[in-house]
Amino acid sequence: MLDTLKKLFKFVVLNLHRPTLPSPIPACPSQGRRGPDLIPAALHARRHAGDRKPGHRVVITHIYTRLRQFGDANSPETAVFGPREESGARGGNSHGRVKSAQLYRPEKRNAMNRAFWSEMVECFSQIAVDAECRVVVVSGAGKIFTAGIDLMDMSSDFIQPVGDDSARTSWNLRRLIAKYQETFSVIEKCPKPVVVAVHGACIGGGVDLITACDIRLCTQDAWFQVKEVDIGLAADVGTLQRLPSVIGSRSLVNELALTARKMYSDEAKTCGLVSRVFPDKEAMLAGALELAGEIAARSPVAVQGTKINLIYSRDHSVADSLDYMATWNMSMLQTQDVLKSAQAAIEKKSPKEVPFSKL
Ligand SMILES: CCC/C=C/C=C/C(=O)SCCNC(=O)CCNC(=O)[C@H](O)C(C)(C)COP(=O)(O)OP(=O)(O)OC[C@H]1O[C@@H](n2cnc3c(N)ncnc32)[C@H](O)[C@@H]1OP(=O)(O)O
Repeated sequence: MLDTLKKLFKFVVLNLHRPTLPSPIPACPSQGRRGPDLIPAALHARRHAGDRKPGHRVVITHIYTRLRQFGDANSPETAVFGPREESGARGGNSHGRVKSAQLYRPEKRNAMNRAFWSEMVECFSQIAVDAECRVVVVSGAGKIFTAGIDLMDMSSDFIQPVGDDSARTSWNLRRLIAKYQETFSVIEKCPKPVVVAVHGACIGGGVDLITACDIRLCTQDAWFQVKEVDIGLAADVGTLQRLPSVIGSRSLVNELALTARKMYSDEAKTCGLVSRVFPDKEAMLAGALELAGEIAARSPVAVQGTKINLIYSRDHSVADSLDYMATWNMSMLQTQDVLKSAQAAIEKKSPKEVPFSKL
């Protein structure tokens, strides 16, 4: 099947909207200009490679990816993997504190189609302002976590970008890439910690997604692949920007991103991409929910302030980060949560017994 997919992708690359393209191959707009190339010559050449070949039409099918929020009472998974059971068991009053989002397009290996790229933004924008929610668990339905970008649904956007001239085409393409970057940046911008649980394959866009999450878990059978070079792209929606600080070794990041080799769970654990490896998906989801429950039981002022300051310090100097922290806590230290937590500690109570207000 993969062969068919590759053939189809090549077919799209070579033939999409072919009749509208001028022939012979037009000059690459980036050639002979100063400054960074918005359209690299190689991409331009590939885009026009089929200009002189016989024409074909490709129908790109639109198939839905669904992000399922498990808080939905109609979700069949709620009973086994929902926030009510999990948080109720641990937090007493913690209904709705742990929200779960699932990439739900199992028959297509959770390939990220158009619907996915916007639903992620909607989903995390809602979660960000949901005062009940304190932690999010992201997982994938079916055989694997995700096969990455939907090669059939998405390729036309990038292979045949629109615009009246090269400046406008580049402008549109830049805006499009920035939009797709936001799909994963929303995870990082969401103040609630996000735990991601990976089973089976995590390919291409999947690595972009998980590097924007706060805690990564996987199953023994999981593997990770920065696949973009294999489809002719420099990964552009987060992996190259976030993976170096996740793993630490730039040499390893370079190796993975330049060769697209698979990294299996044992190496993912050793290099720090994931913090825990579980024997199977069931154990991993139970572990993810337990971890989420631990986080959800603590002061949301403390937890969300911790996430925001950790991300800030990743991107700034120690001096700047300390300054930011001082400004942050000059208001946040005034929370009633400090007093409540300190009192619980003196009374040798668990934070889980403390009723913190919503945030
Ligand atoms: C938009 C901003 C920029 C983002 C860039 C992101 C880039 C990337 O993500 S690069 C990575 C692209 N992905 C791939 O190259 C993976 C391709 N798929 C596979 O290698 C295999 O499908 C996989 C190993 C994931 C699973 O193999 P398995 O044998 O379990 O399943 P299959 O029979 O191959 O597939 C089942 C059906 O799923 C469809 N499918 C799988 N992957 C994709 C995909 N990436 N895009 C679209 N559709 C996919 C596949 O066509 C099968 O459908 P059907 O034939 O209708 O049953």
